[in-house]
Amino acid sequence: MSSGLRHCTPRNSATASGPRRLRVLVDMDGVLADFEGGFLKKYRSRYPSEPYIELEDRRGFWVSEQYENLKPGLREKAISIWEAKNFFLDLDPIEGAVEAVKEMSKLTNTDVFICTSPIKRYQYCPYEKYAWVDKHLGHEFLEQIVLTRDKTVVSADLLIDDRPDINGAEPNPTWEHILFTACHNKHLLLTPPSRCLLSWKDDWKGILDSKRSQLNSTHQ
Ligand SMILES: Cc1cn([C@H]2C[C@H](O)[C@@H](COP(=O)(O)O)O2)c(=O)[nH]c1=O
Ligand SMILES: [Mg+2]
Repeated sequence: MSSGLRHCTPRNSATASGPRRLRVLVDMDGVLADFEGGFLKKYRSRYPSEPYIELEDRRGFWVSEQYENLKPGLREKAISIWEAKNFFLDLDPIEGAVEAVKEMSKLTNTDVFICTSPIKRYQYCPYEKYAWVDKHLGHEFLEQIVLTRDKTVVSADLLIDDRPDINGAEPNPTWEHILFTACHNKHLLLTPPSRCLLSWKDDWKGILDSKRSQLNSTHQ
């Protein structure tokens, strides 16, 4: 006879049949694609007589803000660079990113998604983000793209992202944010238990392994 209680195994928990799958979100701009390097190159070529900020001197996530502080009016000029056709498509991959993400996606019990925020001027950016993934990671990765302006509502175990403050509608996101080091955030002091990756040469597998152990111990 039925107890009246539904026997429900959460879809993503460890069961007798095996460990729980790890879901990893990997950001695009500043983590897979070199937004800062691509911006500086195109900005200097389009506005050769305007002042610019060397990558070592970048501070704060928003390029537009730091340029406006450098000289009033530069906010619009900065924005015009990433709103232009081919800006997102032409970005070079960050060193080691393509190899790392391909390797990560082949790990057992691991699901990798590319989680990226498009700009609101949508003529080129969303299309070019898909085209970039197709070009550098391959057609099969198109299944793995999450385009969202709010990453807090996406459910995962880890989010590898260069933006230090990731806020949104969900005050308690399910993921642990791993701060990916970039020119604009490398001066920030992380307070434990916050964790970071210095580059794709850093021990990203160690971070995935420790998260996996943590989840499998708490869910058994
Ligand atoms: C630096 C900077 C970035 N943006 C835009 C460009 C991208 O669409 C997003 C960042 O996406 P991510 O998923 O968080 O990497 O922000 C901008 O609008 N203004 C800026 O100064
Ligand atoms: Mg980013």
